[in-house]
Amino acid sequence: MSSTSILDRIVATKRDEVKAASGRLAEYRDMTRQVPAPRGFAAALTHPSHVRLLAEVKRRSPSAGDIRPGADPAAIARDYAAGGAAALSVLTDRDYFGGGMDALHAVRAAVDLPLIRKDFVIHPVQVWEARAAGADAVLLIVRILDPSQLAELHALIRETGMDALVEAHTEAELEVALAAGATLVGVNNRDLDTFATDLELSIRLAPRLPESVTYVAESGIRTAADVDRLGAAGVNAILVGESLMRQPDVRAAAAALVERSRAPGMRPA
Ligand SMILES: O=C(O)c1ccccc1NCC(=O)[C@H](O)[C@H](O)COP(=O)(O)O
Repeated sequence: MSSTSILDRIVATKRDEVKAASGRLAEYRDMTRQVPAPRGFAAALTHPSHVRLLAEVKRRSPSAGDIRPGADPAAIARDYAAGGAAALSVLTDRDYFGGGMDALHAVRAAVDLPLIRKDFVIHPVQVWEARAAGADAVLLIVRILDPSQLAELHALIRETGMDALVEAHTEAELEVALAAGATLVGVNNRDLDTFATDLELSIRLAPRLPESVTYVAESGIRTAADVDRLGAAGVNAILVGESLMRQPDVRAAAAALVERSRAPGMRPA
């Protein structure tokens, strides 16, 4: 990783956030006792013959800049739910993605779908904070964690009853994710150094995934034809943010992807 990469800058910000929040770990852990048990996030993304839509609430990103500034996360979440999304991803990073924990709370209050806290998680306090806010899953990015951090955070997430979506961008990272015992794995088609997206990555890596693992293709997914290609490769779910958030009618755009993802023969038997 080059010393000036966006990921380096994001992780440096997370270290500062974690330093500021670490004193609240016990408080967040106590709060989780008042929160309903996690909904099955991975289960919601797993269907024998359909591809499931994991729809993302994201106002802006480092690669795209402003996507939908001022978007109301609860309203977007209701549109995604009405459009047939199986689960939602909520960016909780403020500085780079325009999200926040307030967005996660608002979405939790607005819809019953399983939710993932989408952030750059490097410390247990972020896991407890997610569960205390009603999250059902947490993202872990292989590239920003050493193996012992990955193992510790993965175990903690499972201990809380949530699911961990373990994200890889290379074949080597995918091997690390599987070696860590991940049963919900995402392959991010976006190169975080160049921001280029290439759906061929998640298609090429699909045969590496055991049948027992729920497989999510992430980033750069826009069209019904993309859903066809990924479904034929055997992915269980697609994570779609920017292309849905840019649509004037978010519900209709989500519904169009969902309709395609339920087409007969979408996933190989
Ligand atoms: O999207 C970015 O610019 C980005 C930059 C640095 C780290 C992560 C980044 N994206 C996170 C994601 O994984 C996407 O938000 C997610 O896969 C949805 O992708 P898309 O449908 O292309 O918005």
